[in-house]
Amino acid sequence: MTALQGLAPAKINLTLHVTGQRDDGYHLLDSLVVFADMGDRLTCKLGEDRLTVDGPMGQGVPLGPDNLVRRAAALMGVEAAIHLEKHLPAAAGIGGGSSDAACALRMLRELTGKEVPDQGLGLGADVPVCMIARAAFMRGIGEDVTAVDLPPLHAVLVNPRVAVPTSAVFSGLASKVNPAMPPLPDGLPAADLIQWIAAQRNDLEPPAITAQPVISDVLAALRQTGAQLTRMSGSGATCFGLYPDAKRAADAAQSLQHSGWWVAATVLR
Ligand SMILES: C[C@@](CO)(OP(=O)(O)O)[C@H](O)COP(=O)(O)OP(=O)(O)OC[C@H]1O[C@@H](n2ccc(N)nc2=O)[C@H](O)[C@@H]1O
Ligand SMILES: Nc1ncnc2c1ncn2[C@@H]1O[C@H](COP(=O)(O)OP(=O)(O)O)[C@@H](O)[C@H]1O
Repeated sequence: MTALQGLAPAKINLTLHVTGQRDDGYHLLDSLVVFADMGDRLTCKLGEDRLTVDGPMGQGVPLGPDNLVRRAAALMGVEAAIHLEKHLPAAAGIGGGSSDAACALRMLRELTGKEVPDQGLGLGADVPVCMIARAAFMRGIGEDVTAVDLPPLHAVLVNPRVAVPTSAVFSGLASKVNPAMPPLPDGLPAADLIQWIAAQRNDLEPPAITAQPVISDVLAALRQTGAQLTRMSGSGATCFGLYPDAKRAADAAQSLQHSGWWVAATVLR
C-alpha cells in the first residue's frame, strides 16, 4: 500500500483586516497570507482508520474524531492511517490544525483521485488557503483565495506558549467593520513590500492582547531584535518579525532562545 509524506507548513497572516460580519456570525476578512518553510509532518496510507501523534508539540493534540486530520479523512469518505509529527503550537494563529487538515486532504486526493469538497472549507475557514500553501490573498470568510507572487521574506516566529481560542478573539473586536486593504502594487522588492505590509493591520491584535497581555511582550522582544516589522498572526498568540536576510533572522531567533517561548527562524513564501 502506497504511503505518502507531506509538510503542513505554518500559515502566517502578514495582514488581517476584518471588514464585516455575516448573518451567521462569521467575519469577512481581507488578508495577505504566506507560508513558512517549516511545519508539521504527516504520513498517510489508505486502509486502517488510525491516527498517531508525536513530535515536540504533540502533547495535548486530540487523538479522537475531532482531530482535523481525522475529519479530513471523514470528509473524503475514506479510512486512512495517518501519522502526525507535531512541530507547530496549537491554537496559535498559525493554522496548525488547518494546515494539517489541508495536507491530509492533498495526500488523500492523490491517493484516491477524488476531489476535495469545497476546498475543505467545512473543516475550517483557514483550510482553503492552506490547500494551496503559498502566498495568497484570502477574502470572504476564507473561501476566496487568490495566489500572488511575492519575494521570499526572512522571519522569526515567536509563540509565548499560551493558547488563544479564535472565536473569543473575534468576539472581543471593538469594531466588526474596518477598512479593507488597498491594492498591493505588482512586483515590489522585499524592502518595499515590508513597508507596504507595515502600513496595513491585524485587526485581531488588540483583542488578542486584551485576552493575553504577554503578546505585547513578544512584540516588544521582537522589536528589540531589530526586526523591520513586527505583528501578530491570525488570532494569536504567535507573532512574527521580518528581517532583511537569513543571517539577521537566525541571530534574532538565537537571541530569543533564553525566553522559554517557542521560537523559529524561517522563510515565508
Ligand atoms: C483567524 C484566522 C485568520 O487566518 O486564523 P487563525 O487564528 O485561526 O490561525 C482564521 O480565519 C480562522 O480560521 P479557522 O481557525 O479555520 O476558523 P474556524 O475553525 O472556521 O472558526 C473558528 C471560529 O472563529 C470565528 N471565525 C473564523 C473565521 C472567520 N472568517 N470568522 C470568524 O468569526 C468563528 O467564531 C468560528 O467559530
Ligand atoms: N491536527 C491538529 N493539530 C492541532 N490542533 C488540532 C488538530 N486537530 C484539532 N485540533 C484542535 O484545534 C484547535 C485549534 O488549533 P489550530 O488550528 O492549531 O489553531 P489556530 O486556528 O489558532 O491556528 C486546537 O485547540 C485543537 O484542540
